[in-house]
Amino acid sequence: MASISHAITATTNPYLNLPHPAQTRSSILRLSHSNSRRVIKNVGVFAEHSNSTSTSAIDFNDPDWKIKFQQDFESRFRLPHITDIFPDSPPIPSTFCLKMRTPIGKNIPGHYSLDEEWHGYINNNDRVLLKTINYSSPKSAGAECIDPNCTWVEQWVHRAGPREKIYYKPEEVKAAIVTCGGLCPGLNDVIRQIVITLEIYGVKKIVGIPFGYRGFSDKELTEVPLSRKVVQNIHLSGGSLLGVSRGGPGVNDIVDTLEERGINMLFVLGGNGTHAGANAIHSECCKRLLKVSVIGVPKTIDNDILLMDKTFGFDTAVEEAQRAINSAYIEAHSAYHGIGVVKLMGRSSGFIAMQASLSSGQVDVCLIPEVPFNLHGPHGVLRHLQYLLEMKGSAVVCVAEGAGQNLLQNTNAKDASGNIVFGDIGVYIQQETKKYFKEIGVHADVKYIDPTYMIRACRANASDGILCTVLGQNAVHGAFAGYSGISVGLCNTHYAYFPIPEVISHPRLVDPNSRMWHRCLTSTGQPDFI
Ligand SMILES: Nc1ncnc2c1ncn2[C@@H]1O[C@H](COP(=O)(O)OP(=O)(O)OP(=O)(O)O)[C@@H](O)[C@H]1O
Ligand SMILES: O=P(O)(O)OC[C@H]1O[C@](O)(CO)[C@@H](O)[C@@H]1O
Ligand SMILES: [Mg+2]
Repeated sequence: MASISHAITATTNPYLNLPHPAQTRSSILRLSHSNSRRVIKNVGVFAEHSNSTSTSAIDFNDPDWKIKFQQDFESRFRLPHITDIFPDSPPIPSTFCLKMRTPIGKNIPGHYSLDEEWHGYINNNDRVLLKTINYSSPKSAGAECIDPNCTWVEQWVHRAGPREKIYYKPEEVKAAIVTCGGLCPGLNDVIRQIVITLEIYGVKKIVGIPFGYRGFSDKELTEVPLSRKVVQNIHLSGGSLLGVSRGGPGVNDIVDTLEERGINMLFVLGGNGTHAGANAIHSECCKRLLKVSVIGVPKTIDNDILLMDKTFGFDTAVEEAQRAINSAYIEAHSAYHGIGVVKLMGRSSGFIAMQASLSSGQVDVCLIPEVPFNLHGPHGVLRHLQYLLEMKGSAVVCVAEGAGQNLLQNTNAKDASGNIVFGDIGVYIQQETKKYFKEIGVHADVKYIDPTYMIRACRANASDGILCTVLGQNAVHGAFAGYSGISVGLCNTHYAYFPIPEVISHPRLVDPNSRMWHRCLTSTGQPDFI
């Protein structure tokens, strides 16, 4: 019961309402720029999954602090399970067995075969190590330390995969899939794998909810029946078979609909906002004593979900982004005093801009939300562009959409989900660059490329295709294992389940003190712009 109430409490402070982690971390943190709300030097940073409860509670003078930390960690990462509210729910042998003697669809309800020799199941006590570097000093690049001495503390999370015992009879399952937020390469791949895996378990009733959470309330939007046949080739195109949306109904309305339609497994594909919604749905189902498993699959092209190596669609985005950078480079390089500006997605986090800059090797200036910069002034970007034109005749700037928002006028606008609508930093840089060179009487040919929606609409590349496959399958295994209010992700090359509040307490950010950002700076050769 404890973990369910923990999850319910956490639901009330989802992503949007939580204070930024920098405000909640202990005094071993320091801000590296006084005007930055985000840039945190990792001098003894309490690991990125920390939240207000645990950081403020640690007394490092207590000789048992490490044990207490680990106990607290274990309880925070305990996965909510349907037996928390239905203790008498009987487990049954899994119907997921790859040694099938009958074709899929011919399972006899109530008849479950158990192959004693097959060792393909995950033990509930299997764990994955969350942090793999033992930092010897808080001054090590990217150090994430719990205490000022950087004491090594093992932190284990739950291994994802099929369990030997399951908590749903496939013939009693009605599973629904919904895709919310913005598009992301790989959505169709995940939908496809969820459907295929559900069928392998023996589920017959599988539906898609059209256009995100909106599909739960809009009477004109009807469920889409899904089967292996329907989804067979959907991964060959980008977008989402089911459509996406922002905004939509409240949690109570969604759970009313789940009850009315008899949906007892819900697979939710989306980012931070969607996951906050999924956790709220899970909590409301617990409150109403409904036996429903709500499983999230993190979808964010921005790669801004905590604790995961990467989210699906990110690799594809980087690959596509570097094509745009290459075009900007060719334009800039072919023009007299050419400057190419490319804007990439990244509302809070500059992962796409950083990785695409690194992979292309053609970027001179990479600007991300986590690192403040000035455009004007002796150390500003424009002065550096002037230097680049003098030295090599052309320059390429790659900027993430959330970068430099302090330089723009606040739009005060919000989208249907409550996300702030940003001003266009790409257009601003283009205009200011043109103005600057005109004023100093130096010719500059500025070309601006905004490939953002082209990148998002792509189909997943091979590595994302594989990631989506594993995530989709593991989402179904998690539901049959009886978990709810969880999300699935890649953790140090293994797959793990996380309680939703732990992955959305704040957006994952590029650490300006990390080796990766330093590598990016080495590659571009750019100075500090402050
Ligand atoms: N705090 C919240 N609680 C409940 N539901 C939420 C919350 N925040 C957002 N949602 C709902 O989740 C859905 C998607 O949210 P949002 O538009 O923020 O996209 P996202 O999941 O963060 O994905 P993206 O990475 O594309 O922004 C919307 O339907 C929105 O109403
Ligand atoms: O224009 P839309 O659909 O609101 O999406 C834009 C947002 O989507 C994201 O890619 C996240 O999915 C952000 O980087 C961006 O701000
Ligand atoms: Mg979001």
